Amino acid sequence: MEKVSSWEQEQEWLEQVKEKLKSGIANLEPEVGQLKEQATDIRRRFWEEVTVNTSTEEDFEESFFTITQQDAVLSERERSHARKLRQWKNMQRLLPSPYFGRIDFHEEGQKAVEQVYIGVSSFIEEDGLSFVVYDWRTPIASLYYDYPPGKAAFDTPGGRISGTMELKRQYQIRDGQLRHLFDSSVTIGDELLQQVLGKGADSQMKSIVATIQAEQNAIIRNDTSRMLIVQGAAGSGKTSAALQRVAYLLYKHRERLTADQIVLFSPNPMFNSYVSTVLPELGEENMQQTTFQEYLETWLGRDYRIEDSFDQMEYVLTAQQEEGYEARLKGVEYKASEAFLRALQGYAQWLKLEGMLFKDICFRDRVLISGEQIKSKLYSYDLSIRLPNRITLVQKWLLEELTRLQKQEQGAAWVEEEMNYLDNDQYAEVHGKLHREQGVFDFAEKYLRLQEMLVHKRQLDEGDFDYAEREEELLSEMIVKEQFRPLRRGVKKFTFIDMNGLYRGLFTDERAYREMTGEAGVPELWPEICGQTKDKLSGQELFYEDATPYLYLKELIEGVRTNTQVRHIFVDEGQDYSMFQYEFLKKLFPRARMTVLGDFGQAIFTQATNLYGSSSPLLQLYGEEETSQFLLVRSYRSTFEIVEFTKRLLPGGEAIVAFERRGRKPVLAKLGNDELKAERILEDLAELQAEGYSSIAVITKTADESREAYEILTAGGAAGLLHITKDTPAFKKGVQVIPAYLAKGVEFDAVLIYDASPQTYHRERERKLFYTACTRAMHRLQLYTAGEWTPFVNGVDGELYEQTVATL
Ligand SMILES: Nc1ncnc2c1ncn2[C@@H]1O[C@H](COP(=O)(O)OP(=O)(O)OP(=O)(O)O)[C@@H](O)[C@H]1O
Repeated sequence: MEKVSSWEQEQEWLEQVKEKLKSGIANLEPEVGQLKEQATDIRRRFWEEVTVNTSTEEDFEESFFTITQQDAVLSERERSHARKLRQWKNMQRLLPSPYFGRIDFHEEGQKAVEQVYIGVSSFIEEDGLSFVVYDWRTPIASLYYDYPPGKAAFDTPGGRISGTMELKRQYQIRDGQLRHLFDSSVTIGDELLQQVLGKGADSQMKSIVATIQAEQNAIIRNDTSRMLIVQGAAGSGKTSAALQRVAYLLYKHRERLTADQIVLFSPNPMFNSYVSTVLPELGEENMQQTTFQEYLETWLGRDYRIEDSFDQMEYVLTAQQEEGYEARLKGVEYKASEAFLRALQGYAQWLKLEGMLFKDICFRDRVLISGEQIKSKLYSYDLSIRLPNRITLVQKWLLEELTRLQKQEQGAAWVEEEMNYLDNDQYAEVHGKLHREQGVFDFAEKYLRLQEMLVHKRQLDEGDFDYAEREEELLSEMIVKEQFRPLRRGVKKFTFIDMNGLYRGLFTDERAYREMTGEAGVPELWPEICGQTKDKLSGQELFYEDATPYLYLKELIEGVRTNTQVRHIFVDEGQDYSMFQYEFLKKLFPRARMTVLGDFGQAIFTQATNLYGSSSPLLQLYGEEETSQFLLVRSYRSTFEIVEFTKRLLPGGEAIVAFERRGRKPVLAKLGNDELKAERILEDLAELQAEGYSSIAVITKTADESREAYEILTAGGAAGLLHITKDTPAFKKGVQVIPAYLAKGVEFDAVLIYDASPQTYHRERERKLFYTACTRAMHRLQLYTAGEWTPFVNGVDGELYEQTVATL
């Protein structure tokens, strides 16, 4: 009886809140429109109304004062408009679903129990004092995420507030209608989470505000660490937590933090589009998103063709039979290691005293300034000055030298020669300049005279003499300047440093390497690693594993580029970054805090970094004192049955906890041959679609296998398959055929592992790739083979899956 009355009361309250929202919207509507008009109007009339009078000092002051005043009025209007518009938008967003939670909190020492309704943004009564709805990011709202009913406390800027939570309730309100209501006893009631997780996958990620779990809330609200590391099982909500954290930070620091001061590094461009709707859905602007590859391309892309991580991955997966394979792998590993990082730092120290390499600065096949001269200059400065600072001194000196040489060059024979080949436009340009310089000359007349003179139709008269000489001087200055311009530009960009030579200089014999870097040793197969690296460099190409160290060395020499605007960086799939890359990000964004989220269980790249635990090299980046580590072991994406299966694929996977959402066990289908396998996959695709699953992925190991699967399945009659490659810009709903490494970070209703045979997955380094592929499934997982099963599957208890065998 009580429950029903409470349902009715809730319905009534919802109606009241909606009414308040509607009237709030209606009240603001004219103002929002009007303010906008006013602001544009003032902007338009700004200069009309202000006359700048500079005749006397007082006039000038007066003008200045008026402008400042006008500007202040305008800024205030604009601020007010932005504030009101935001309020108006928030109310609009709340209207279809004003809140999702409620807690009744009895604060210690207070008489009344406060009813706190929580939604995606705050809504305050017209009196401006009482909250109808609290934003989920307010301090009091953290009670909802952190505690079951009973004793509870939350932190405010003024200190900790304790009390008793007497009720915790969740709502599902859609289109303004109350659909469900749950009273929960343990953290956030699993019922709502069950419902949310049971839904279909989308081509865009969803916000999780209504069901954030306590362990995720700790990550979202942590605001003390310089470095925050999250190791979380597949599907444990790392990416979700990261995005909610961005929204939280933007709210908490709204006075001084803007979305463009936050950068998210994502695994690939497709992922960017996948997560791009979460923040706007929460009423916040999107942070900046980029990939590390984009960064490398920006700085090295002009000089080198840089392999990307996906091509490197393809090589690792497919080139076992090629000569030099083992050496390349050893190289990849070594070049991502802390040892190599130290080696480069040691090398830079060595270069401080000797060994720098510079290129000759050449001009018209002549050496203007030789590399040796540059080198002597560098080492002529006080050796205790930092190398980048000395390089800057050299750069300054070179620019001066170029100015001197440029002057010298003006009298050279080639310049006169060039003058004959100038075209009319160039003459006009010089002439214009001369005209401006001399002011008094009539341009058209002088231009005519100059032309006549140069085609020798007209003898110089006395009056022409100075002018012609000056003209010639100017022309030759222009010609030389023009031709020197690339040299100056090059010097400004440090192209006089032989970076290619310096980097390849590392890849010599072991003795020299040890001497230059101070390292104790080299990795196995060093001579081969050296050969491969140098071959690539000769062709102006860089292996993916070389790109970051190369850039790192470049910065050790040239000095570091920094971005001091950015305050927070987020690295998703953080296990795939090398220590080099972390060092880099730290240097590049000296004023930023870092949040790294990843899963070592999905470390599919050879240069992976273990993020968690006392042995994590990441602890050193900002020091242990400034670092917090979090572990997420509960997996939310997949059904209980899928998690129980996939966690057995990983050593140490027992620690992963499945969320109690039930579904069908993974299905393992063993077919007699490839044709039968393809037929079976086609049948299953049709069946899954008929069951209502709209986002399905056929996951392969490599790009080649993807193409093959796509062709076979399309030839077999599957219509509208989407063939995903590393160049696909965005995810779409439908049936995708996709290599595992591109499916990272995203999820599908159903996953079909195209070939789970030992031919495809057997090496230990393929285990995590296989695990990553299987953990993309939310509701259904099906594996296929036309022969035996990969040893990874053989290790799983038969109870945990269904098996079908068809040999005919
Ligand atoms: N608290 C939550 N409430 C509702 N859904 C959640 C919650 N946490 C996670 N999820 C859902 O679980 C799925 C996996 O989340 P997410 O992609 O953030 O995990 P992840 O740890 O980044 O996964 P992976 O490392 O496997 O890519 C998503 O569908 C997400 O919406």
